[in-house]
Amino acid sequence: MINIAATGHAAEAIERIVPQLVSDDVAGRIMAQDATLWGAEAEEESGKRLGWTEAPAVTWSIIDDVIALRDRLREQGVTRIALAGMGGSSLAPEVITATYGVELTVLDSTEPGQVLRALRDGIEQTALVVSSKSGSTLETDSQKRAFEAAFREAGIDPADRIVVVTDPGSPLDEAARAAGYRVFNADPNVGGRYSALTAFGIVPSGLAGVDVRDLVNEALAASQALREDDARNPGLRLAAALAGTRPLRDKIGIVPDGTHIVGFGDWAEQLIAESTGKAGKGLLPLALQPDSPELSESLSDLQVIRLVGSPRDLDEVADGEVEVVGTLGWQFMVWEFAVAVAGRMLGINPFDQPDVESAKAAARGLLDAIQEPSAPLFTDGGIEVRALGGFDAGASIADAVDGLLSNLDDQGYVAVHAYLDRIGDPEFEQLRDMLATRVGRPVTFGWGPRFLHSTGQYHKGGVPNGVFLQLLSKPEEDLAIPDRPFTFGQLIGAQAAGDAAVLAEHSRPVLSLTLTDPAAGLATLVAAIEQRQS
Ligand SMILES: O=P(O)(O)OC[C@H]1O[C@H](O)[C@H](O)[C@@H](O)[C@@H]1O
Repeated sequence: MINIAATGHAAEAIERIVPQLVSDDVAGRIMAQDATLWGAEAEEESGKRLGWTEAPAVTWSIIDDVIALRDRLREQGVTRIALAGMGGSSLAPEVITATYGVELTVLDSTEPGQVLRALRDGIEQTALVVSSKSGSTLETDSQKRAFEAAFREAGIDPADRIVVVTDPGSPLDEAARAAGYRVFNADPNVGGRYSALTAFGIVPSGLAGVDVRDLVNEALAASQALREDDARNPGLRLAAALAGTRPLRDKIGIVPDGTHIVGFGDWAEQLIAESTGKAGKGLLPLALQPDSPELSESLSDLQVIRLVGSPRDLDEVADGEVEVVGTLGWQFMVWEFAVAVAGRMLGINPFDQPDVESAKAAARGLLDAIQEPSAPLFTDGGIEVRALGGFDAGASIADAVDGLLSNLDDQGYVAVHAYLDRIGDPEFEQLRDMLATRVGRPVTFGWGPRFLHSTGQYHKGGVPNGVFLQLLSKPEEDLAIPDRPFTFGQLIGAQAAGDAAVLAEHSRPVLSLTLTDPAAGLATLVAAIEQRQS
């Protein structure tokens, strides 16, 4: 089940908007895959993107095969499942396995240290799921090549250990079948960020050991409830709270506060940012914690949505907040539905991602003719400083941070993009809270290149009021990508430089810091942020 409680301005939005959605039959029409709901221009795309409405029913047919394969792999001594995939091809399995307490090694990076860690951690006992809808994502292809080489080096036939999830007919589908890999095809009428309950969510999670039947059953029940054109429909209520506040609170803070679900905000970030952040509009999702500084700032543009463990009386819900209680299968379906409705309310096609490609193209351009990175403006405390988008970075790290933050306006936000090893360097996340405390504005933190497939769409296509802090390191150990003319280190460098260039083209300021020694660099950065605070 799911329960959505709201007070203050969020309750007002629900009361004002939901009756209109009900009288327009929005719920029944979405669940009947009516592609006209988002306007004529969006109709062609919507027509091939509504398969998620029936995903739980379709997914039943593969569950037995997934369980049989899991048992067979176990008999062959496989005790560890790794997953190579970006954005919608890895975010849902990460939440599912973490919530069910099952181990899954998620490789959603090109950072050499993170790739090496995934390869070295018991390759003899590992099976790899390679997930990509399009079958052409550069990161995923590079990760697959690295694993194939590592399996061969360990004397293992990759065909015994690689399982592929992709859309029928994709380049990966063809290559995998030719190589004799086990392939699960997914429904091509479902977009990546809507694929949690398709083979993309179910195959890696099921192979890792999650009882996926429970999850799919919950989602099936949710899909029945979402059909109802009724004021109690939880998807309509959530949509109204997301996109109907007046004036619009366009920063959506998702706060795990008692829920059993682990990491839901990271999944919801992609769903919300890629679906709504375009045409200079949209909702900026923020994965917060109960003690995040933003929550004590009374920000007039922040809508707080708490994921709680059990329903409370309305008078216990903080003014203007929304509280959601529900199991994971319900949550996936209800949020997918709510974001599709929010797109209609905002006048946005929720099913395309027009600005993701620009950063990919810029990175590809840099890789075609690999050059040394441009010279830094200056180096301070072992940190190389580069600044794009026309601001004065001064002569020290503290000056550079000041220069960046001076561009922040009273509706703006800060984005930290850490192209670092998120498993090895988790301490960099503390910068989020420090910056939020310093600026009194929302701060979003993303690991690169993972965020390029998530909030990256919003940063380039949404409301243009972000300022951007990029963090990079010089890899201690680099790694070749088999049969490619560039290394993982060069790839991640090109991805960061490509994204910075596209942001600067959109007139957004980008401070890019390359840390020669990550630990010392972090200390310098912390001092620079805190120094001006006091
Ligand atoms: O599954 P793939 O085709 O490899 O795509 C992975 C990701 O790529 C792009 O960034 C899309 O914008 C995402 O929506 C998608 O989830």
